[in-house]
This record gives sequence, C-alpha cells and structure tokens, in this order.
Amino acid sequence: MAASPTNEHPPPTETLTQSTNGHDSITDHNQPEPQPSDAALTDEITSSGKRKREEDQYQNQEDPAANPLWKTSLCSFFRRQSGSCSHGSTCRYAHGEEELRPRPDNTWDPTSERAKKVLKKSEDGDKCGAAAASSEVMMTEIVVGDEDEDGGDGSDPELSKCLVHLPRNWRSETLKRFLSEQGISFKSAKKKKGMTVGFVSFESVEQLKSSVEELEGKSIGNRSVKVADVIPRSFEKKTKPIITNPQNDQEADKPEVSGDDGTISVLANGTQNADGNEDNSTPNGVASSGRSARDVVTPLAHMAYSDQLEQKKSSIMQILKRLTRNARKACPNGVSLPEWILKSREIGGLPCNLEGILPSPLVNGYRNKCEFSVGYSLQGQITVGFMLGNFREGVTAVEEPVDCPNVSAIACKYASIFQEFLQHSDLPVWNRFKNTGFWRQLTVREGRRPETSAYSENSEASVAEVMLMVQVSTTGIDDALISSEFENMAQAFAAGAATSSSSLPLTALVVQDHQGISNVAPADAPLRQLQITKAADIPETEANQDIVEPRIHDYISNLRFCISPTAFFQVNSLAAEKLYSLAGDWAGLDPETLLFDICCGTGTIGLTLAHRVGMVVGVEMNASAISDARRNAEINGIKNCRFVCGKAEDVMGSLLKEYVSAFQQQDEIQKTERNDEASSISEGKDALMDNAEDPERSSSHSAGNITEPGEGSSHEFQNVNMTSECLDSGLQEPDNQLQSNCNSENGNPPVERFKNVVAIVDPPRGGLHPTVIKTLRTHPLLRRLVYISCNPESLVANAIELCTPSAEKIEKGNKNNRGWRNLSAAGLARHRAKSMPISEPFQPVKSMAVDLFPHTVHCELVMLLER
Ligand SMILES: C[S@@+](CC[C@H](N)C(=O)[O-])C[C@H]1O[C@@H](n2cnc3c(N)ncnc32)[C@H](O)[C@@H]1O
Repeated sequence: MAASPTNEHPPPTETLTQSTNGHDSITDHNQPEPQPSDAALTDEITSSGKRKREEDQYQNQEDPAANPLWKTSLCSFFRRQSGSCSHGSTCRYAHGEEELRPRPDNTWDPTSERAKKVLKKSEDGDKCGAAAASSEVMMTEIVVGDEDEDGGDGSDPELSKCLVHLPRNWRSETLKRFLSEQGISFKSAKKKKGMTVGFVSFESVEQLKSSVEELEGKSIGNRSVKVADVIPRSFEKKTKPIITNPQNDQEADKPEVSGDDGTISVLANGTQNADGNEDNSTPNGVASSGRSARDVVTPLAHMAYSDQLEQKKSSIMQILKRLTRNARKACPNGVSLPEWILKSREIGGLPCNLEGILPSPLVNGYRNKCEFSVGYSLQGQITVGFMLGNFREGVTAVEEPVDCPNVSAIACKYASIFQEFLQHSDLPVWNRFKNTGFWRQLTVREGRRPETSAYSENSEASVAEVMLMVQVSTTGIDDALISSEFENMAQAFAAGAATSSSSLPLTALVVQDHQGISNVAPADAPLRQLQITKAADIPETEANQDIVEPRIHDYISNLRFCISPTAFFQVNSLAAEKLYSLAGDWAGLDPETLLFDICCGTGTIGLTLAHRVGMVVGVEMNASAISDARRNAEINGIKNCRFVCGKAEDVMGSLLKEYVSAFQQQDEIQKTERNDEASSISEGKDALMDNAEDPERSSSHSAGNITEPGEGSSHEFQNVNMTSECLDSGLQEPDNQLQSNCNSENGNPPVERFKNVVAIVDPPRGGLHPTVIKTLRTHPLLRRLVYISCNPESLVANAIELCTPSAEKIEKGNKNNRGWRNLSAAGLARHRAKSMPISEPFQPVKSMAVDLFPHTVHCELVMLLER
C-alpha cells in the first residue's frame, strides 16, 4: 500500500510477541476507530440466503480477488466452526487474521485483532501525543531554521516548535504548503519523509504564540496535530565546518532495526515520553523524559533473570503455536493432516515440545560487541552511547551506556574515552536530520582468553583483545584534517586505555567510511586501519605494532576463532557455545555425515562440529567472514571443511546437486557391485578414484560460476573428491596451506563416508530466502534440518513452508498479485507453501530456546525438523 496521510505503517516492533518483520504490524496508527456499521459486513451476514447471494456475486466475477471487498471481513462460519468453511479458498471472507485485507477506506474488520490493535494504538497514541504536547520531542540535533554563516543553525530554539502526528510521507515542502494554507506565519519549516514529526521556527514570540494556538489540535487526515517543544532548548553552538552530504530522502524510510546479533545501537518503536521536567539530567543517565538508555537497551533488566527466562519461554510458545495453526490452514484439501498437527492438541497447540530455555552462562556484561551511537544528549552535550528512541518519531537524543547490564565495563570505558575525544574534536558529529557531519558510531569488539572462558561473572578479566571500529563520513572533508583527527583519536584511545584503572587491551583500531543515512553500513564500506601509538604501560603483547590485518580472536569449544571487523560473531560467546553444541547433538551427526552449515559466518558451527562429521560445507555471503572461516579451519588444524562464499540462494542448489549426484553415483556403483558378483568392490572404488583424478573433471571452479542444476555433471567426481574445492569463491586465498585444509582427512574419496546429509541453518533475522527453503525441502536426501534463529517469528514462517504437506496439484503463483503486501509473514509462507513443488514435508520434532541476550526481549530458538 502506498503511504498516504491516512495510511501509514508503524515501524516494526521489537517485542517477541509481535512480528519484527513488519508484516504483522501492518496496522495503521492513523486509522479511524472502526465504525459500528462496519460490523454489518461480517457478523450480520449470518443468514445463508444473503450470504449465498453475495458469494454468487463474487463467484461470477472473473477475478473475485479484484473486488475491493474481497477478504476484507472475517468469515463467521470459519470462526464458529473452528477453522472450516464449505467455501474453502473461494470464500469471499477471510479465513483467519492472516487472510484479512484492509477495506478500501483503510480500516479493518472491526471484529479483527488488527482493528483492536489499531484502536489500542490510537488510544495510546493520544496519551503519548498528549504527553508530547505538554512537553518535548527529543530531537537533540539542530534542525530548525536555515544554517547561518558559521555553519550553525539560524533559528533560536526558544522560537522553535515541533509538530507531532504529521503524515510520514510529507516533506518540508508539504509542511510549508500546509502552514501557508492555514494562514500560519513562520520563519522556516522542516520535515523529513519517513518521520512523523516536523520542525517549525518563528520570527517572534508573538508569531510563535498565535501559530501554536492555531495549530494545536488541527486535523490532518484523522490525526490531530500536537505542538511540542524542541529539546534541548538551547545549544552551546560550536563553530564547525558543516559539510553537506546530499542524500536521497527516501533512505530515511529504511527501518533501523536490531541486527542479527541483537545489536543495541539503534532502537525501534521509541515514543516520546517526556514529563516536562525542565532540568532533564540526572547523574545516572536517566533523561528528563523518564526514559534511560538502560530502559531502552535492556527493557527486562528490572526483572529477576529467572523471570526473564519464563517470560521469553512463554512468548516463544505463543509464536510456535502459529506454526501449527498455519500449517493446519495451509494443508491442502483432500490431504490428511500430518501426525504432528494431530498430536499438537496434546501439547497445547505446540507443533512440537519446547524443551525449555537454556540460560546464558554470563548474565551481565556478556556482550562482546557494542555499537555506540554518536549524537547529542538531552542537555545538548556530544555523547557516545545509545539513542533514547526512534528517529522517525523525532528522537535523536543519545545517552551514555550507564547501568546497561549487558554492556561490558571495557566497552563503557572506550565509549567514554571516545566521548571525551569528540567533545574536543574539530570535526562535527553526524546529524541524522541533515545527513551531515563526520563522527557517526563506535563499535567495540572484544576477544576473550581461552583459559578464562570458564563461567565467570568477571568477564572483564577474561578479555584479551579489543578491536575498535569508528564509523565516519568523510565526504567533503579535507584529507589533511581527517588525518590529523585520526592521529589524535588513536592517541586518545591509546592514552585512555593505558591510563584506565586496569589498563585496557587495545588490539586494533579501524575506521569505516560510510555515507548512508542509517548507520548500518554495507559489508564493502571502505575500512582503514590506524596505527595505535604504543603507550608505555601497555604490555608488548597487547599493543598492535605488528598487526597486519585488523582481527581479534575469541574461543568457542576450545577452538580459536579469528574475527575481522565486519564479520558476524555471536555477541555472547559462552552462550553461543551451548547453542552450537545443542544444534550438534540434535543434528544426529556421525563420521558418515555431510554437514551443511548454511549462513556460517566465521565457520563457528561447522568448525566446532567438524570432528563429529565426515565433512562440513559452509556457505556465507560475507567475504571477510568466509576468509576468517578458512583461516579458522587452518589455525585449528581442521581439514574436513569447505567454505563457499556466496548467497545461500545462489549456491545451495548447485552444492546440493553436486552431492545428490555423488550419492546417486555411489548407489549405481553399489548396484553394479551387487549385480555383478564377479567384480570386486575395490574395482568399483578404483573406478571412482580414476574418475576423481581425471583432470578434466577435477578442475576447480569459483562460487561465481558454480554449475546450476542441469548444467552438466562434469563436476560430480571432482566435488566428491574435494581436492581443490576449498577455494571456490571469488575470494581466492593465496595461501596454499588453506587449500590443503579443505582436503579430505585421509585422502580417500569422501563419497564413501557420507550416508547422511544434514543441514544446520542459522540465517539473519529475516530468515531464509525462499529459494533456499525450496532447495532444502525438495532435496530428497536431506532428512534432518536443524534451524537456529535469533527471530522465532521468521523460523516459524520458514517452518510453515518446510512442514506443510504438498498438494496433489501445485498452484501456479500469480506474479501480478500484489496482495502479498498485506499478508503477515505466516500468511505469506502459507501462500508460498501452495506453490512448493510436490515433496515430502519435514516434521517439527523438538525445539529449545537458548538465551543469548539476557535483559533484552531477544532469544535464540533451535528447532529440529526431520522427515
Ligand atoms: C545469524 S548470523 C550466523 C553466523 C554463524 N552461523 C554464527 O553463528 O556465527 C547469519 C549469517 O548469515 C549471513 N548471511 C546473511 N544473508 C545470507 C545469505 N543470503 N546467504 C548466505 N549467508 C547470508 C550473514 O552474513 C551472517 O554471517
């Protein structure tokens, strides 16, 4: 749906009980309260006669789905008869919430959960708006007025106001037009597309007063405008070069959601919650708004850890039940419900047992990676810490990471060293509203010592290495100035580390140059390593004089892992160890197993399980992470792993085909051996070896040109042999040693050993690409799949596609049907399940939560799927 003043989608929320993919939250803050008369469209249609007439009316249309009222009301038969309706998929009414579409006036069936949510949001919004109106919007960057000569802001913050509840798709021009149409005099007006707030400045107190009176409560669409103060009310202006980075306004629409590692640098769903207290500072970082970095970053910190675990477990149970409900709904007519759905009634509707939740060995200071925003505090001070809310709602205030129990003491110290440095820097901090400035973000990554990886609450003592990555935007800034600032920064970090009460490790300092609007930089954003001036007090081993590449190390299951600046690594290493070993136990591994580690990052899962399988094939799209994975295999002396750089959706089909072919080949050989008693087993093996050694067949290829299914079989033996396979990515390692690490351990053709094919998938928050799901589901030899997810919602959505029984006849997808935009993740998955090629479905066998993120709502979920 296109955004319009009356049709705006709220940002995804971060709670476990609501979708984080945005689909479930496609509700409208600005929707009017559903009118009682709307109910006539559902509950009053109870007489079969009336209903029949309406049904006929729809059925006679060529494309009933084109009717604007199609599926805009819930089917009362379906609801009353617990999920059955004689009209099946041709019913014009929605069978459940997932099928429900919005009405032409953008309202929802008033009996639906969505309508109730909208109503609640609108009530909450009014409360929140009232609070905002009486107080302030936490936009701590100067946004009003035009820039003056010295690069500062031309407006007096005392003569500036913030307008709340504006349509998201408005820009400055729209706001100016609106104000002019209302006869409002103003000095300047700014509004960024994507935000719900705008900023207006006035020429005089009189002008401000009369305009505020005129504007307060004015209706735009179905929302009332609220007028709020801009904070901070006064800025200590600094004369700094202002460098403009012209950006596409639309980028502001990009959601700033938490990362796969539960990244805590950016927030979702922040709302203004000011209490009007003018003196808005307290020493412990609690803002006048009543909101602190601790509340925002660790919302469960006020609860006992055992209660946090209970809460997460019950949230996950609710999400898991969606798998059963949706697979039941998606089960094609005439196909019997699978056993696991029938049995789900015995376990409260769960698709399989949730066996519990594994607690994190470390509950405080467990994060080995923190991303700190750079911005202004509510007092207008340059601050390095966490944002107190969502930029879209006008919040840019950054507060120090005080009292956030998941952040390590070391990370806090580096944030504070950087803050001190920035307060004296000649270059400006990044202004999110204007997309100008230089300093943007600080990432602190820690690597632990092996011997202190024991479960200890003193995590600081176990940290041996620290890598700092500072994100900047260099556009338009003089190179000499940049170099001198970097030099000063390196000195500041080195001195700060050395003079800290217990000297801090400092292994590598990297600068990432990023011009985009959101701080989430692409993997290929330029990196530059800075030399750290060795301070006298830092022991030789901890200074970085000889470091060629910026990397740190951590240990999981007694293996050493090398981590480069942008590679993914679980933020809670000790809990990750538990996660991986659980996945390994459930995967049913043995020396005859070929293990696919899909979305393998630095190879952690595959490498920690390599000793339990015949061979590991890891797939990962981040080139640095793959390079780390190969190095990690090497430094740990692991030789039965192959790491492929590429998107899983691009390479999995080819990889599986290679191994399917290998199996088929093996079967044929075995059949020949059985049929021909005269031929010896060794002859069969020799033939295999001969083929494997055929140079025509064993030439290596890169991931970029991995053969697509059906492209010929010349790679079959070569891939089985694996003699030169490990370098099959665009990123060729020059080191021959690495190549040898990927050979089979004893030189025998590994095809003999791989009786089982198992996949462990650990995708990013959005889940697996549909192509990967299809590839895994339709691979006949893949009998077991362990799904690890940091987002149980996407695990459930993917599992719907993996576990729903096939229809007898496959529905062809309608490519022109844009109705999918209104579907929830589960609804979309059901829709896709219909066009899944006929194949044996998986069954959910068991699941377990693993808490990698104490004090937050996030949690990992592991599910075993078998067939
Ligand atoms: C949740 S992390 C898991 C990494 C690793 N298994 C671990 O535990 O450290 C997800 C990984 O998937 C990678 N990734 C994201 N999309 C991908 C895709 N389409 N194909 C392959 N890898 C992908 C990311 O770069 C990231 O390393």
